Amino acid sequence: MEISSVLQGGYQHPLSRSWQHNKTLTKSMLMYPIFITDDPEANVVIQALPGQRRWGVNKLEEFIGPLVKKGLKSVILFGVPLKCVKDPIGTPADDQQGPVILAIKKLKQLFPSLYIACDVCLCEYTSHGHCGVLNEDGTINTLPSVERLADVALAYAKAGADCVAPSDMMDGRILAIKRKLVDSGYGNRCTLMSYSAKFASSLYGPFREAAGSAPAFGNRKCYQLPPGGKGLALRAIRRDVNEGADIIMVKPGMPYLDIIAEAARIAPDHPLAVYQVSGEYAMIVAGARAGVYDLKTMAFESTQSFLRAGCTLILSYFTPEFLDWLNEEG
Ligand SMILES: NCc1[nH]cc(CCC(=O)O)c1CC(=O)O
Ligand SMILES: [Zn+2]
Ligand SMILES: [Zn+2]
Repeated sequence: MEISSVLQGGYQHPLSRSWQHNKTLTKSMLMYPIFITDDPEANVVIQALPGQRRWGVNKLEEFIGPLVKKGLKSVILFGVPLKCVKDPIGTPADDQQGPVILAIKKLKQLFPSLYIACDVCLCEYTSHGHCGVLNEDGTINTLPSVERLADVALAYAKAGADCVAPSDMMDGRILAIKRKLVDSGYGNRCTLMSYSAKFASSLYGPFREAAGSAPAFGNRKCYQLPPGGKGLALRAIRRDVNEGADIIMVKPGMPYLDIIAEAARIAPDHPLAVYQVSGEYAMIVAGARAGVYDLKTMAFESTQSFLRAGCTLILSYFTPEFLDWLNEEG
C-alpha cells in the first residue's frame, strides 16, 4: 500500500479522533430556547415538543437554577401569551407586565451572568398571527412592521436583554432595530442577532403549537425564504451584515448545512448561529424512540455537522441534555 493511502493512524485513539474535529462542542456554544407564558405559576408539558414545557415567571428559579449549576450560559426567550388580547399590531409584545419583559428582569436578578437573548416577533401577539403589520388586503405593510419590531426590541433591551433576535423576516428590520438601539443608547449594550436566512420550513410545526403562533390565514411564504433559494439566502445574509447585525443565523439547521457553509464563507467576520428548530428536535427524538439510532450519539452528530459547516453558536432544545452529556464526556 502507498504511504499516502494510510489515514487511519491519525484517528486511532479517542484523543487523536477529537483532534480531527475542526471545533468541539462546548457549553458556551449552546443557547437554550425557552417558552415563557403569562400564568406566573405555569409548568405545563408541551405535547409536540417532548421534554419541553411552558414556564411561568415564578417557576424560573426551579427550572433554570439547576441548569445554570450544570453550566448553562445562555437562553433565548419566547413569549407565549395565553390570556392577553391580541390585536393587528401585536401590542402585547412589549407590555411591561407581559411574560417576556417580566422574565428578563427575573432571570437577570436570579442569574446575573446568564446571557439572555429574546426572540423578537409579532406573530405570538397579533390577532392574525402574522409576523408583521398587514395592509387591508392582507399583504405585509413593511414600514409600520419594522417600526413596531424596533420598538419591541428596544423594550426588551431596556428590560435588560443582552441580545435581541428578530425572527420576523421583514425587509429592513435589522437597520431599523440597530438604529433605534443606537439612538437610545443601547448600541453598545445589546447584541443584534439576525435570523437572516430563515426558510419557510415544515419543521416549525411543534413550535407553532408550543407558542400558539400559527397564522390565522395564509402562510409565511411572502417573508420566509423558499427552501431552494440559495441565492436569496446569501443576499439576505449580506444585507443583514450591511444593516448592522452582530450575529447571523441560519434556520433550520440540518437540511440547510450548505447555507451555513456559504454563510461562513461570505460573513467570515461574524459569529454564525444555527437554530436546530422544533421539528428537527422532534424528529431526532422520534427516530431514537423508533430505534433508528441512539439519541445521544445522533444529537452529537447533528451538532458536529453544524460546527463542521462553520457555526459558532447553536440554538438547541437538546441544551439541557448536552450539559449532562458534556459533563459525562469530561
Ligand atoms: N417568528 C416565529 C418563530 N420564531 C421561531 C420559530 C421557529 C422555532 C422552532 O421551530 O423551534 C418561529 C416559527 C415560525 O416562524 O413560524
Ligand atoms: Zn413570527
Ligand atoms: Zn419568532
